Amino acid sequence: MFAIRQISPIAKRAFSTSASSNAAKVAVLGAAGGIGQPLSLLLKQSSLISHLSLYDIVNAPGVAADLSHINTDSKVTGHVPQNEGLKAALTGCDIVVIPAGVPRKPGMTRDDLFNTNASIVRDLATACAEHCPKAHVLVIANPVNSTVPIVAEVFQKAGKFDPKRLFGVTTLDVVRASRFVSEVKKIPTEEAKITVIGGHSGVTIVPLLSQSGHSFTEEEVKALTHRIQFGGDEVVKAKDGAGSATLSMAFAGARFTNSLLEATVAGKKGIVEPTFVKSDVFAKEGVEFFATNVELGAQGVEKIHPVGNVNEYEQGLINAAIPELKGNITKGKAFINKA
Ligand SMILES: NC(=O)C1=CN([C@@H]2O[C@H](COP(=O)(O)OP(=O)(O)OC[C@H]3O[C@@H](n4cnc5c(N)ncnc54)[C@H](O)[C@@H]3O)[C@@H](O)[C@H]2O)C=CC1
Ligand SMILES: O=C([O-])CC(=O)C(=O)O
Repeated sequence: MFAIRQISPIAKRAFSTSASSNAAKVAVLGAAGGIGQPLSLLLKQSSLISHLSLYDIVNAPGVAADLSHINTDSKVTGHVPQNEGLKAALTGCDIVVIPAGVPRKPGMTRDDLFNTNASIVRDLATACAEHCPKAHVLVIANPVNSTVPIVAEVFQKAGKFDPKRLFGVTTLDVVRASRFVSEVKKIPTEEAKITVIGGHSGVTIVPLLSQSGHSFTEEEVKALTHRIQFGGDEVVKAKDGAGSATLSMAFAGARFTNSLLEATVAGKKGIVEPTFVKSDVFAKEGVEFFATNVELGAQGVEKIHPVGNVNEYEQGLINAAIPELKGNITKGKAFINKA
């Protein structure tokens, strides 16, 4: 299992062209869901994964059987709770991705999902701490601003917490930001690289358009900022009760997982992704977790980038995000620490 190797991952895991014993075991928890299925499909294409382990409370064996016919070299297994399925899914895992949990319906905030998803994430994190304590844990389930602190507390209580290995997946915010800016500026998405910091809900999502290298009118800044902050609501509304973003989220989740695989398995340097991690960036303001660009390395978080220069408007957005983020984080921690 590469996660506990002391030797250089570059030497041991030089780029593989097909899945080999050097590659990683990756689990998707909630694999039969709206995100889980397309995410698993995208991950089946990775040569850096040797074993794709799919877990859900229902239907995971069917999804696994289906994906297992695709002629890439990773093994796919499907697990349900019966017969210690979660233990089997997690044992030996290097990366665990968690999209398990209920999605929003129109009129709900992400925080409205807390009552259902907090206990789902707590129980899955408890199993991770027991069966794969060294795995990198990637949290997609909402509300991310609270579910990430929940996972941290569970690992902390088990004496297994390594802040380099816990990630809230905020990639969809930069994926959206890139696309929305490319549409407004009529440029290729490749040229629309937008930093987004903060958390993953409404005003806690803070796009830093001033750092993009493009110029915007005041109206464009306001409209783009609002669209990036509330992009999730756009999809929830359009799906009209049938859930929230699944396909774009699967794309974003696969992008983040692949970046982490490139850093941890292939030993690539200089890979930077935005992600919600334990961070000192706003520690003075009492914010324990925060998303900024993060360089990924062999052990996970290699270097947390600072926020950089922001203008007055963006400083205002940060000021608005901080109290809400603090509340979300406190709520997650309190859920685990309640008597
Ligand atoms: N981080 C982000 O940017 C985004 C996060 N999300 C969040 O991802 C979560 C999943 O969304 P969808 O896939 O659309 O929902 P979904 O309802 O389609 O799928 C969720 C899956 O989780 C499974 N599940 C429920 N409890 C479980 C448990 N204890 N163990 C294992 N699996 C369990 C369900 O059986 C279902 O298959 C939601 O909380 C949603 O808000 C959605 C989009 C973006
Ligand atoms: O909006 C939601 O509930 C799902 C989500 O997190 C997103 O699409 O960004």
